[in-house]
Amino acid sequence: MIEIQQLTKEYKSNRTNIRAVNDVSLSIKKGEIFGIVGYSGAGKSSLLRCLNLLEKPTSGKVLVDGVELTSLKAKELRKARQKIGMIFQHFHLVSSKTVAENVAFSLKAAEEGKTKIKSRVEELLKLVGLLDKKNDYPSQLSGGQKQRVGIARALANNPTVLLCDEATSALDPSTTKTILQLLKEINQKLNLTIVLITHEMEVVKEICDRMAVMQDGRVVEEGSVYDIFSAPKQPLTKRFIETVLKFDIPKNVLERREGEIIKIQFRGSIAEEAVVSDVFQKFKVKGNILHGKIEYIQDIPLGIFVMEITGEPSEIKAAIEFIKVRTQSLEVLRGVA
Ligand SMILES: Nc1ncnc2c1ncn2[C@@H]1O[C@H](COP(=O)(O)OP(=O)(O)OP(=O)(O)O)[C@@H](O)[C@H]1O
Repeated sequence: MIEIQQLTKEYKSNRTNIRAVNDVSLSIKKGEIFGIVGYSGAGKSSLLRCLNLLEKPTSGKVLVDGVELTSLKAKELRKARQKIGMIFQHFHLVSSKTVAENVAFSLKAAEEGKTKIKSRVEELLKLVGLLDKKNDYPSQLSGGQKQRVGIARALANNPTVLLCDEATSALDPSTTKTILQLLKEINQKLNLTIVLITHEMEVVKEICDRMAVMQDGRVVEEGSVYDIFSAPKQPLTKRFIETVLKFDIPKNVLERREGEIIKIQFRGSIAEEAVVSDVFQKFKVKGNILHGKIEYIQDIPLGIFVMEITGEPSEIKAAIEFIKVRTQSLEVLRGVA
C-alpha cells in the first residue's frame, strides 16, 4: 500500500546539511494502523511529510497504491494527494470559517457541486459525531471537537490513507482515548490505512497494528506492536516501552525480601493458563507477587509479574525451570538458589 524505499531527507541550514531522515525503507499494508515513534528530532515529522510530498525527499521513493509519488508532475501530484488525508497536532482549522465550511473547504478544492458538498459535509460531521456543531466556529469547540473537525476535513475526498502528525499530543488523556477510538472506527469502517507519528507509546499500544521506532533519522526497530511490546530489542525501544509497562520494585522492598526474585512474562494464551498455581502444586515453594499486570495489546494478553519465590534451593530451581519451559520468558532479578 505504502512503500518507502531508501528515503533520505536533508535540510540545508546555515551552510550545513541536516539529515532528518536517513535511508528509511518501510512497507505499510493496506488497512493497517502503523505507528512511528521516536523522541523529538528523530525525524518522524520529516518522514511523514515526505509521504504526501509536503516535503520533497532528497532521495528515495514513495509509492502509494502502486503510484510513485516522487515521480509525478505537479498536477498529477495534486490529484494523488487528494487520496492522502492529513491531521495535525494543532488542528490547523480556519478560525473565520464555521465547522461545516472548514470541512467543505477541501471538497471545494476538489471542485464538487454545491448540493453534493452540503450532503457530504453532513455525512462527514455525522461520522465524527459533530453534526450539531456544524454552524459553530473553531473557537467555540474543545480540543477534541477541533480534532474531530480535522478528521472530517481530512476524510472529505475519500482518501485511502490518513497521515496523523501527533494528532492527540495537544489533548488530555481521556479526550485522546476518544479520538483514538474514532480513528480505529474509521480505519475499520472505511478500510483506511493510517500512519501516525507520536512520542507517546500509549497511543501506539492503544490502536496500532505495527510500528517502527526512529532514532537519528533511521528506523532502528520495526514489527507488530505485540511482538515489540513483549520482546523489544533495541535499548531505545525498551525505554519507550517502560513508559507504559514499568515494573520497577523499590530498592528497599527488594532488600527486605530474602527469596529468589523473578520476572515472568506470559505471552498470548499462556497468560490465561494456570502456570503460577501449577508451580505451587508441583513444588514445595511459596510465592509472593511483588508486581503484576495483564495488558491487552491488539486484544492479545501480555502478562508481566515480578514474584518472590521462597523454599529449599533445589525446589526453587525446579520451580524456575518449570516456569521457564511453560512461559519461555523468565528473568532472575535476584538469585539465591
Ligand atoms: N525545515 C527544516 N529546516 C531545517 N531543519 C529541519 C527542518 N525541519 C526539521 N529539521 C531538523 O530535522 C531533524 C528532524 O526533525 P523532525 O521534526 O522531522 O523530527 P521529529 O521526530 O518529528 O521531532 P518533533 O517531534 O520535535 O517534531 C531535526 O534535527 C530538526 O531540527
